Amino acid sequence: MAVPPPSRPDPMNKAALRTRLRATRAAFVSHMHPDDIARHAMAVAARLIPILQTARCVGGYAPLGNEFPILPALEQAASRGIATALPHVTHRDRPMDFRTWTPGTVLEKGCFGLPQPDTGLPIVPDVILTPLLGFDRALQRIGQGAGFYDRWLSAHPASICVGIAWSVQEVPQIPVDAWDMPLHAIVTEKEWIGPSS
Ligand SMILES: Nc1nc2c(c(=O)[nH]1)N(C=O)[C@@H](CNc1ccc(C(=O)N[C@@H](CCC(=O)O)C(=O)O)cc1)CN2
Ligand SMILES: Nc1ncnc2c1ncn2[C@@H]1O[C@H](COP(=O)(O)OP(=O)(O)OP(=O)(O)O)[C@@H](O)[C@H]1O
Repeated sequence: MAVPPPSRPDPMNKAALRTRLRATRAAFVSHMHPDDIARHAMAVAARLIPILQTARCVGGYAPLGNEFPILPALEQAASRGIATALPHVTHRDRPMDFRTWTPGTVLEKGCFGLPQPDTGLPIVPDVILTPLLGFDRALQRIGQGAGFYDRWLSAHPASICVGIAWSVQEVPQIPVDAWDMPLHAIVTEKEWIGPSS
C-alpha cells in the first residue's frame, strides 16, 4: 500500500489561523481593565527574571496593537545592567536585526510604520522575547507571516527564544512548515510553558 506523503500545512490554514487569533486576542484585551493589563505585564516581567539574569543582551519588541506589553520586562533587565535591544527591519526581503535601545528612549516610526531604534547599534541578543500571534504546547509558534523571526532564529541558533503571548493565543496544534523554528519556552499572563528556567 502506498505511504501517503507527510502532510504539509496549507498556507491558507495559516492565514485563516492568523485572522482568527488576531480577533481572539483583540476581544480578550478589549475586555481587560488597563490596571489588569499593567498587573499582568509586571507578573510576566517577574516570571522572566531567572532567564533574563542569564543574558548579556535581551532583545524584546515595541508592542503593537494588542500584543503583550513587554516593556516592563525590558525595564527590569536594563535596571540589572543587561543590555536591551529591539528588532530593526529595513525591507521585507532583508533579514531583521536587533539594535540597542534603552527603555524610556522615545521611538520614531520607521520602516512599515514600526516603532524601532534607527540610531541604535546592531547587536545579537542571547535571549529574545518574541511576540506571538499563536502557540501550542509543543512550543511551536505562528507570527505575522513575513518570516522575520524564523530567518533570524535559523541564523542565530545559539540564542534563546522565549515567546510572549496572552494565554488565549494557545491553540491545540500550530501547522508547522519545514522552516518554522520552535521556541525554547513561552510565557503568558498565566504560566511559564517549557523546561524550567
Ligand atoms: N511589535 C512587533 N515588532 C516587530 C514584529 C512584531 O510582530 N511585533 N515583527 C514580526 O515579524 C517584525 C516586523 N514585522 C513585519 C511583518 C509584516 C510586515 C508587512 O507585512 N508589511 C507589509 C507592508 C505594510 C505597510 O507598508 O504598512 C508588506 O511588506 O507588504 C512588516 C513588518 C519586527 N518588529
Ligand atoms: N530560514 C529562512 N530562510 C528564508 N526564508 C524563510 C526562512 N524561514 C522562513 N522563511 C520564509 O518566511 C515566511 C514565513 O512564513 P510563516 O508562515 O512560517 O510565518 P511566521 O512564522 O508566522 O513568520 P515570522 O517568523 O515573521 O513570525 C515563508 O514565506 C518562508 O518561506
